[in-house]
Amino acid sequence: MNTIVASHPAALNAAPLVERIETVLVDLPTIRPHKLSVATMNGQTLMLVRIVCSDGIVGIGEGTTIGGLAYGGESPESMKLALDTYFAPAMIGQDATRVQLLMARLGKHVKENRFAKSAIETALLDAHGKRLGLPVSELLGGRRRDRLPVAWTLASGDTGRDIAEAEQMLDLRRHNVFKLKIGAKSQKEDIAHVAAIKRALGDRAAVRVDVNMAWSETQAVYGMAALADAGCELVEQPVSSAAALARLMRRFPVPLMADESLTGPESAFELAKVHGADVFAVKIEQSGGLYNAQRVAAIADAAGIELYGGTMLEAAVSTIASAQVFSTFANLQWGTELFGPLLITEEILATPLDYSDFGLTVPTGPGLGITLDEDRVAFFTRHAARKSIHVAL
Ligand SMILES: O=C(O)C[C@H]1C=CC(=O)O1
Ligand SMILES: [Mn+2]
Repeated sequence: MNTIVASHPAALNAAPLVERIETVLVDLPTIRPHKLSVATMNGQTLMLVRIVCSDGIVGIGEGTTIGGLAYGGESPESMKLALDTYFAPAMIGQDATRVQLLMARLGKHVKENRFAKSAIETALLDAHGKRLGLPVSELLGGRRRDRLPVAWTLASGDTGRDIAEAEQMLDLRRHNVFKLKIGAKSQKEDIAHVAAIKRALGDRAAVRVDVNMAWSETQAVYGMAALADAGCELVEQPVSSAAALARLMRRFPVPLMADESLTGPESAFELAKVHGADVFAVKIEQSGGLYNAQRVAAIADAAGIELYGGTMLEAAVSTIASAQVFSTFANLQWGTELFGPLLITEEILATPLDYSDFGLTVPTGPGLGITLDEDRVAFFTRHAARKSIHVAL
């Protein structure tokens, strides 16, 4: 546990200040290996941050990536280092109630580091919501929905196992929208995999794919046509460049969703300008925080682009931060994929989240509306001698 303490305690009756920032790494097992084109995950590592304020309120936030550094430029370890070394000194002693002002201040001290900023903003909003007795959604302009549809990702790497998993999810009424991770195998194998799963599930479920940028543009031309024939209803980030995405748009009877191309409001604006996507997958970490996720959504709305609530396979804290912000979106045409906590074997909350009837209930309590099970978190906290054992490349 790394702890940095304010050198000057708050004066009586003054605005509550940021007093202390604590960060830990928590290594949790997953229910099965999760195979993406960029990495195979055998576990998930969370960077949890606690912001202790001078009025005694504590806010929690989470920074999580996919496969360590395989997905982007930040890892849980780099976030911890950035928070301990650079964010904390810039925040301690500052007014904890002025969340946007404090984030702007951080923006001057810290370039990039979008995932770490999302974790910090989550913790500040959780603390302020607890202080005011309001859910985070109300600090973000007010929620429009209390339930969010939740898709599940089939990514065991085996077609038969994926079909069995989908059938189980349908029986449990947990998910009826399935995202298939493809791009690691040959296109022929991938298309056969998608077609077999769609054939088995029929009209009982929707099937989508995420290529995680694995295809070249010419591969994507063949792939999109074949996926449309296979009954796939949405193709996520088949190629990496925005220009190639734009060239693929409207050539096939299946919508195109941008994910990795979206790294906050500026990229959203650039992508909208070139008509690079039918749908934006909005993620709080990729966007650089909850307010920025709302800005990305506003750009999509203005450009006539539809919206989907994405995940970085986060655990409960960042999943609920995402749920709080997605609940405020004017449009959420494609639902969400906020299933991260269900991929992890361990419950880290005092009261588990409500996943039922193909959706997730957005908590109504103050702040994020969740409480960590501190004993479970302590049990899985990484100590100096232990390295991450969960990321297999
Ligand atoms: O969308 C991604 O690229 C990342 C993530 C979201 C769901 C999942 O299985 O992986
Ligand atoms: Mn994706």
